[in-house]
Amino acid sequence: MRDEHMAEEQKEKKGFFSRLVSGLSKTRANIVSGMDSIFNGFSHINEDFYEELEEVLIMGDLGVQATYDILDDLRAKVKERHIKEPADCRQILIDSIKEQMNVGETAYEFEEKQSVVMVIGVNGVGKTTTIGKLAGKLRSDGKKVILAAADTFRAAAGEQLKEWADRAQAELIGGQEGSDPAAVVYDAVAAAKARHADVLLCDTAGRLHNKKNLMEELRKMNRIIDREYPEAFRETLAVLDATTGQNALQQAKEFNEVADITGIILTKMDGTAKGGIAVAIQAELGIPVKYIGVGETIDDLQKFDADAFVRALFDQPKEEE
Ligand SMILES: Nc1nc2c(ncn2[C@@H]2O[C@H](COP(=O)(O)OP(=O)(O)OP(=O)(O)O)[C@@H](O)[C@H]2O)c(=O)[nH]1
Repeated sequence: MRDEHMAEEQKEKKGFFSRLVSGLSKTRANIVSGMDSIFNGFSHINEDFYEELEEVLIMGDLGVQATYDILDDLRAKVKERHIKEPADCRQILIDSIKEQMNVGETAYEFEEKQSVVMVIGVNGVGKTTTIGKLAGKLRSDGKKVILAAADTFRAAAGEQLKEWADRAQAELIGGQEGSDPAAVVYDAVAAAKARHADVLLCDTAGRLHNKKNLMEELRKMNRIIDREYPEAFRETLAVLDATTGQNALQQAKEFNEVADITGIILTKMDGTAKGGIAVAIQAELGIPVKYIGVGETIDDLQKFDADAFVRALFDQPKEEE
């Protein structure tokens, strides 16, 4: 049984990694082939070498901040280790990107605690799907999950969430279309406490064209949770669509102005050319990417694994993968 389970896990891992590799193929073509031609094209390390690297990293959607951090680190190590060969910089660069991406031990604390997770994101980024996937993942870890349909702006959002709740076998607390989202959160908190739920996942609207209202709405919901459920561990996750590249980064910045975001979920990482955006978001905002969406089914949400990400991006996949 254990062997079977391990074989299954192995298979899953393999599937995930090869999907990541193929998903990142365009990003890889962008960044890695450009990088490699610089390493091969320069006979020694000079200012032009650094400038060309800078251009490749920025064109690869890594963002200005991450690019500068990575190149500063490279310059320091080149000096420190007396490196002369451009090719010897490749591994330093890879390690530096990986370092930028590490989410740390405490990133998934909410999964193990009684918690309330606010999920924000604009229409169409995959927010509802992502909440469904996250509920499914927590349920399969044996957690009791309650979903709050606090995106009461559109009736369809609530219906879609209901389907996901059924699929994940999680209870859904909803409201009428147009009802007060804070009232839904109030009811959901009461239900979470009464049923001793582990995680309460709140689907909230994220209409960035009206920041003031959004901020007020989130504030109101947070006040209710603070007052009614002070013992709960809190998490606020912003869902962003990786295929939108720099727009996703811009959205993350704007969300960060209206809420204390504790993590990012990047959806649609399968098949995008803009995977470098994961590095940019982390570096520019200091907010970790905690999960990535790699498809449309309930199993297609993965914890972000910096090591796998960097390996999928820079290395040829190993034989067994
Ligand atoms: N390929 C792929 N598609 C995804 C992923 N996540 C979500 N989607 C798809 O993206 C589309 C939008 O997802 P929704 O969950 O409806 O998006 P939403 O942000 O809730 O948008 P509204 O419900 O319209 O507010 C759907 O067709 C999903 O199946 C992902 O990780 N990969």
